[in-house]
Amino acid sequence: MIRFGTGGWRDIIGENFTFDNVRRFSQGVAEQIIQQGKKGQGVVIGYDNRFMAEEFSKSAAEVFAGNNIKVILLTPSVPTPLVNFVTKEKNAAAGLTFTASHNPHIYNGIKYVCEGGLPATEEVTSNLEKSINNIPIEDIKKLSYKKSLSTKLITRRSYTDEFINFIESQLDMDLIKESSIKVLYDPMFGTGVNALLTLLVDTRSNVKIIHDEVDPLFGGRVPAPTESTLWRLMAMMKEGDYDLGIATDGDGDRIAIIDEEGNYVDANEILTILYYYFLEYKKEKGNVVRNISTTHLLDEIAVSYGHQCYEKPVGFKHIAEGMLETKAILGGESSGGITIRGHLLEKDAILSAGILLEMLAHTKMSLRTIREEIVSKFGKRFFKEYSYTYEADDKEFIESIITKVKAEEIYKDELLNYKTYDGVKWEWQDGTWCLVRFSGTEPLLRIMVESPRKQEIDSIIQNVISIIENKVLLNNP
Ligand SMILES: O=P(O)(O)OC[C@H]1O[C@H](O)[C@H](O)[C@@H](O)[C@@H]1O
Repeated sequence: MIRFGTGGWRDIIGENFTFDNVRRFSQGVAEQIIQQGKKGQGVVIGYDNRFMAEEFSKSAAEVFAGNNIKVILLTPSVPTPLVNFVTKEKNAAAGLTFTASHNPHIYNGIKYVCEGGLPATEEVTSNLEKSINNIPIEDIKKLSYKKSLSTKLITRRSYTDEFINFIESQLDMDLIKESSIKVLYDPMFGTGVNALLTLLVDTRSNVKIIHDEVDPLFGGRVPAPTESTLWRLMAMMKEGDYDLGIATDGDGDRIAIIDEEGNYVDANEILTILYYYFLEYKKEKGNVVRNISTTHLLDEIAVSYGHQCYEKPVGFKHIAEGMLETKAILGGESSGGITIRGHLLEKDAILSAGILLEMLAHTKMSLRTIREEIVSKFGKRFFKEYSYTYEADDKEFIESIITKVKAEEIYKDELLNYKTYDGVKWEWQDGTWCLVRFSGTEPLLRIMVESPRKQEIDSIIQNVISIIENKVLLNNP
């Protein structure tokens, strides 16, 4: 079975992520495009540095060609936002990126975007799921890669230049160039590298880069830019003389940064820094959109400037929807996805890095000073995410327990809000909140806590784990 999760379809290579299923997926998309009368618009396909991603993307291209649908195959490997960009620019009917983003190396996947480079809604993906899973292998049409190239049904091109030009059109490039910012960049063996390096060179930044070779094992790490995976970048930032450390995830759509002293700055803080920069320094006006698992400090900043912060379920498609509805300046998620008004309605680490450079140039402040300025005005929030590994058989049972947990069993303060629209979220009077939800991309239960009281965070997480484990134990004597 092919199932769409929070960010497209992901599966273990050789188990469910197979050539047959990739072809079935492509045939399903091709049939939908034909039914919608959009055959003439063609499709865009890109791939990241994962094991066999290029081969899988070629097998998908053969299926579209077999259905007489033209394919732009982006080559070499590209970050996901570049696929969205070309899909929009070329008015293609759909865009497919072969990537499993931040998942471990044994996974591959397909991120799927619609016409206009827009994220697919749940209605679109559930219809696609139904048709894809009903396609018999013998109904799949394909034309060999060689023949498709010679008949120009498949064309290969890199659109990195056009993509970078688009990003640069949104930045004050002259200001950044004058500042000669010293950057240390870790693409985590992923595909952020070509695009971001081009931008960094264009901005005349002084760049040193690590982990830029192709390694489908991602150096033994998960290609997610977290505090535990970025230890080398942090150590080098501490030792060296750099202004900004940047890390992008496996497919270059999510970002984390390290300050000049080697401190990890997570996506929550990046979002607050950028929103503050837009409002306070660029004097822009506008709302902000975040997901249910992202810092509430954004709400406070929004209100203090007379704007609003909107909360959405996890998944960038919801952020995109929210940005359209509320005309927000900024949208993002604690997992590292960020976009701004006027850019693609998809997360983009390359653009996020560019805005951070512009901010350093514009404010002439160090990252640490900006962080301190925000803390002095709005106070500090501490955030922790714990990924709990559960036995697959216990999933349903755990789901039923979580909804029965009482707020006071986790944290003793007056409960303000209780939400169940994406996992279970408790929000207390003092600004502390806890969200427990199953990941839609990995077999993990995410326990996320934010609080102005750092010392409370571990005990809240521990309380949730103890409740789950005691009940699971009783259920499995
Ligand atoms: O918590 P999860 O369901 O695993 O989702 C974590 C992240 O996964 C993908 O990268 C999605 O594109 C993001 O929108 C989401 O925030």
